[in-house]
Amino acid sequence: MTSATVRASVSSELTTDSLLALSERRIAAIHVKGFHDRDMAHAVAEQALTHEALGSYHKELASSVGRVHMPHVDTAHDASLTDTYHRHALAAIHDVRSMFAPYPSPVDRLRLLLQEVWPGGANLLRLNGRTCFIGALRVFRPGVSQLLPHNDRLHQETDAPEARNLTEQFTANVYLRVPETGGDLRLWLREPDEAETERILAVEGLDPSTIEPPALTIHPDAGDLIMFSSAMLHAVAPSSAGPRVGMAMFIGCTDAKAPLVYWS
Ligand SMILES: O=C(O)CCC(=O)C(=O)O
Ligand SMILES: [Fe+2]
Repeated sequence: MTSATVRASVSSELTTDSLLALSERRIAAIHVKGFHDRDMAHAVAEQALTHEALGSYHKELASSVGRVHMPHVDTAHDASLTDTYHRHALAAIHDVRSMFAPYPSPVDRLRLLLQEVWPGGANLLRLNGRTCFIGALRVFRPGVSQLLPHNDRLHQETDAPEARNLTEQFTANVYLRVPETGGDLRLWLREPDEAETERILAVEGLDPSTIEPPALTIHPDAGDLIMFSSAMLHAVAPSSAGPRVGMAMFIGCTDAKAPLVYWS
């Protein structure tokens, strides 16, 4: 698909129609304002900032960003890290859920919604039959963190058979805390070319001066949900105005009749 086929239009609701439109790249994003209660979001963001499982992304240019519990991207084709990821998956899911107790976390609610509205339903991803983690909290520190233009594709992270047939991958972020200025989400509405893909795989980001300006820029508010194709280039701008905390999951798609799969 080329950028010319993806319109910069955004749906404000998560429905069967908007999800199908996103999967066919007829729209650029789904942006649901106020998906989660802001006060609760703020309180959980505070917990994330000092959480004992807060570490950094492993790849060079993403390492400015913190995350609570290990996401799949950090297994890096390493057997021992992959084993650690799967062994801790369930305890990590339960730990993040407990941060929102007695209410469901936004990722738990999103899991149910996807199961209800996607024609083929939706399930937690297993890789080589082993349970994946879901519900990573991402911490962007003021003046330090940003994500350069990159994309995210599961088949580049694993040889597991369950990852082989995914035709599209979305990312869904629920923002828990967002600075007044900065921290914008930038979308290019195109996939990287081969040379860009190689660079992204090596260091997890492109020099923004080597590509065109983004097709769409969104400043999320705390409580918002935004979903878009993670196969296409996207970035997060830096901010000096305060921490930016989001809860993130990926969603893999084959066709409308097959269940979606989700993980972090
Ligand atoms: O935090 C965001 O707005 C998006 C981060 C990102 O790169 C992703 O969700 O894949
Ligand atoms: Fe990403």
